[in-house]
Amino acid sequence: MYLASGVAESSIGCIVGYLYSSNHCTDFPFLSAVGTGESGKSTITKQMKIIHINGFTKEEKDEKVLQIRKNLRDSILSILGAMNHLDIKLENYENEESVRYLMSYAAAERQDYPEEFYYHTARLWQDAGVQECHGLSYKYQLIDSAKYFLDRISSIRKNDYTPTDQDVLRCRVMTNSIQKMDFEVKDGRANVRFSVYDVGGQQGERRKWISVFDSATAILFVVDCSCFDQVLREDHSKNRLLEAIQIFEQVWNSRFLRYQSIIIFLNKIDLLAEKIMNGKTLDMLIENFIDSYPRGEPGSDQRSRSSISMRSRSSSCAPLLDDEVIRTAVWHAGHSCEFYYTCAVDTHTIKKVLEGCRSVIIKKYLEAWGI
Ligand SMILES: Nc1nc2c(ncn2[C@@H]2O[C@H](COP(=O)(O)OP(=O)(O)OP(=O)(O)O)[C@@H](O)[C@H]2O)c(=O)[nH]1
Ligand SMILES: [Mg+2]
Repeated sequence: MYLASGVAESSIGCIVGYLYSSNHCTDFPFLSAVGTGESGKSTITKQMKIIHINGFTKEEKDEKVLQIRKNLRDSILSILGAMNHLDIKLENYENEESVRYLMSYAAAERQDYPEEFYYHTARLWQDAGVQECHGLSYKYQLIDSAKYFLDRISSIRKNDYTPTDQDVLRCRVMTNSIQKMDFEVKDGRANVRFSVYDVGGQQGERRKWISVFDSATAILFVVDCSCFDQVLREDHSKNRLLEAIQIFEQVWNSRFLRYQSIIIFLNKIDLLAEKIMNGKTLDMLIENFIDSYPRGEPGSDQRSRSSISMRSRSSSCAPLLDDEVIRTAVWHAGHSCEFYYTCAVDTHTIKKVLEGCRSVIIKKYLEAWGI
């Protein structure tokens, strides 16, 4: 995962530093973070800011307050909507008053957060019926940070509330434009400048990815590996994990990325662990969805038959070293793919993973310069 030798790593840093200082190159290694919606791309970009640019200023944190309160409101309203839909009853019928308040608050499309809003939300969050519905959140659309923010309501409701770094990491805002972030990383004795592009992952946003593929040093493909039991927010007929696999195949086989290294972050392992602990398995996904998905071919940049083998799941599979596999291996000889398990809200482990990736990216960048 990491460069084996610290000496080798620092030499790379020196060479990159030399390239910059001697004006041998005018651009910088850059990473494009792609992946389906809510996989964690922006969260990883925020981690890079925490790790490499001294985190968030007080002003930047204050700017997140309204968004965090909106996350709180969206969370409780989604759960109440789902209780109705799934026919889950409140444990305490006296809490009906709080449901009525929040329903009329939602109907009025209010954007403010009066004290009554927090009072009724906190009261409902204690109700066992609401908790039960939260536990079934894979059946409807709920942000991953719902529990985190509902548990923190006593801080969020304060007039002088300032979000912590963790609050900022958990805050969910859909990306709908291309965001660029530049930072410097100390690599050996040199400071290496990096640029990272963060794009939106929902279906309507993906056509913009092409503009961050061009001359990317490496592609960071982020997958929510816990989402095997969920459907897409923007298209309820599609399973989230299968969509991620399909989009990955399109990226891996894209003729625009034939020489780019791809780093996969299998993200949200904390949520995956939680689901496994609660007895969830992949069986339902395999039975219900897996055969209905078309796959991509090298260079086709479109949906068609598979080139990456998933044959091991099928008992009627062809021998693995057939022409198709050889052709695929030749096609992919120019780029590599490696993966890391990540929890994007955990700064400590992301820091370690990024150190490993940094070496891959710098090596790739140097290769592009023939070094
Ligand atoms: N528990 C947990 N939550 C995560 C993890 N990664 C991301 N999240 C949360 O998941 C939500 C979605 O993350 P984002 O980073 O906004 O996802 P995205 O890929 O940028 O989504 P789009 O901008 O729509 O493409 C946020 O509320 C994050 O805090 C993780 O590893 N564990
Ligand atoms: Mg985003």
